[in-house]
Formats: sequence, structure tokens, C-alpha cells
Amino acid sequence: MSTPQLVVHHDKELMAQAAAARLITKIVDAQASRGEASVVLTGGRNGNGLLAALAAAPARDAIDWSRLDLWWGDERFLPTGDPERNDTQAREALLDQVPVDPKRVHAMPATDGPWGTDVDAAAESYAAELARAAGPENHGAVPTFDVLMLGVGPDTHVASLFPELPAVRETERTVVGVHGSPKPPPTRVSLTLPAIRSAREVWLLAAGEDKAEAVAIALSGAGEIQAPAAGARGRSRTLWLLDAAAAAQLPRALYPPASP
Ligand SMILES: O=C(O)[C@H](O)[C@@H](O)[C@H](O)[C@H](O)COP(=O)(O)O
Repeated sequence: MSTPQLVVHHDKELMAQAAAARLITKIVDAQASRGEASVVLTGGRNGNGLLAALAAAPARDAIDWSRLDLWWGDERFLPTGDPERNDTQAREALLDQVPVDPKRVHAMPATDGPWGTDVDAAAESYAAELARAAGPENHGAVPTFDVLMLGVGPDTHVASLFPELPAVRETERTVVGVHGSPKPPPTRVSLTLPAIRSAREVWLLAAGEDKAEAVAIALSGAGEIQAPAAGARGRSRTLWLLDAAAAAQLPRALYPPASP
């Protein structure tokens, strides 16, 4: 697993804009070398802020939207179109403004879908969809994502993997149903750490002083059960994209040299 790298931007707007520019370049490079790209989106303010910045980016359409596979790291288990769903918010922030191929937008199941309110069956179906998309060259039962993005909660949760709860302890399955999430809504579908760690690059997004303690804990050697963000590592790169407020409690030695 790759050692975390940190980039600290002056404020959350600049962090979102810089991360969006970074994502454009990553997708364009993947499409140039492989003919397609695969990205995992995250819910939350920082994740949606990045998507909104990407929608406004001048270089946005350097991306061939028809050759981009989009997945989610987690989803609030609600009816299709519910404003609280991560995919609803992603569509509003970006996807409704670009010509994505609907067959390559892999939303997680909703409660009005084929599995109804059975979140565990819904999770199994998403795991099966991931496995179908995984090629022989991929590591196990998920495609090799070029970039997997994660917001970081103030308790160090990522996706819907919360400290000490069952989902963060999962070592076999790639997708699980989450019951009793401390962050509402209580029922969710989430990738697990093994699935997260199959990504080439994992980018963790954290802005605001309410994340400063979580960032310091996750980067200070805490275990992944107590601090799930600490276990979110990419195969070739793990990148923490922060603003100065979220980096404020980091030991100075961890602070990147060019930071504001
Ligand atoms: O479904 C969700 O809520 C998200 O996937 C969750 O993991 C989020 O990314 C973090 O809670 C950070 O959220 P903020 O960026 O809004 O603080």
C-alpha cells in the first residue's frame, strides 16, 4: 500500500478547484493510454464541491465523457431521485451537465429498485456488478479504478465505514449493507476497505476546521478499525487533499513543504 502524500491548499474552494483540475488530468491521461477511465465518486460537501468545480472547469471537456465509468464509494439507501442520495447530488453538481454514457454511470441500488428495502441484497448486487466489470488484469472482484475519492468524516469515517462498526472490519466482501449509520440516513450501501484498496489511486478530501482532528488522527498511525480513513490506501498512490484549516492539527513534520 502507498504511503500517504499530502497537498494543502489555502481554502476549501481552492482545494476543490485544484482537485478538479487534478482529476481532469488523471482521466485524460488514463483515456489516452487505455482508451477509458474509471473513477469512484464520494458523497458529502467536499466531494460535491469537487464535482461542481469540475463542472465549471475550462478544461472540463478535455474528458471524453462517453468513455468514463463512474462508480460510488457509498450511497444513502433511499428511493431513486431522493435529494439526499449521493448520486442525486452528483447529477445536480456535474453529471446532468456533461454527456456521460448512462450505461457507464453505475449508481448504487435504491429502495425502489429490484431488491426493495433489502440493503444486504442490494449490496450483493453492486458487488456482482463490480465483479462483472473486473477484467482478468484486475485485482480480484472489482475493476482497477484509476481514482477512488473519499470524503473524510469528523470521526475519521470514509464512505460508510465508521469507526469500530462491522463494515470497517469486513475483509472479504467488496460491498456491504450498513445498518445504523451514525451519520444519517441510517441505512447505506458501502464499498469495503478491500475494495477501496484495489484502486490505483485513493484521494481523500478534507476541508474545514471540523476535520482537523480526524486528519491528524488518521495520519498519526491510528489503526483502520478505530480510524477508517487510515486504511484508505491506493495501490500506487494515496493522496490527502486538504485545506489549511483541516491540516491545522498536523504535526509540522507532516506538513508538506510548499503549504500556505
Ligand atoms: O454518504 C456520505 O455521507 C459520504 O460518502 C460520507 O462518507 C462523506 O464523504 C463524509 O461524511 C464527509 O462528508 P462532508 O464532506 O460533507 O464533510
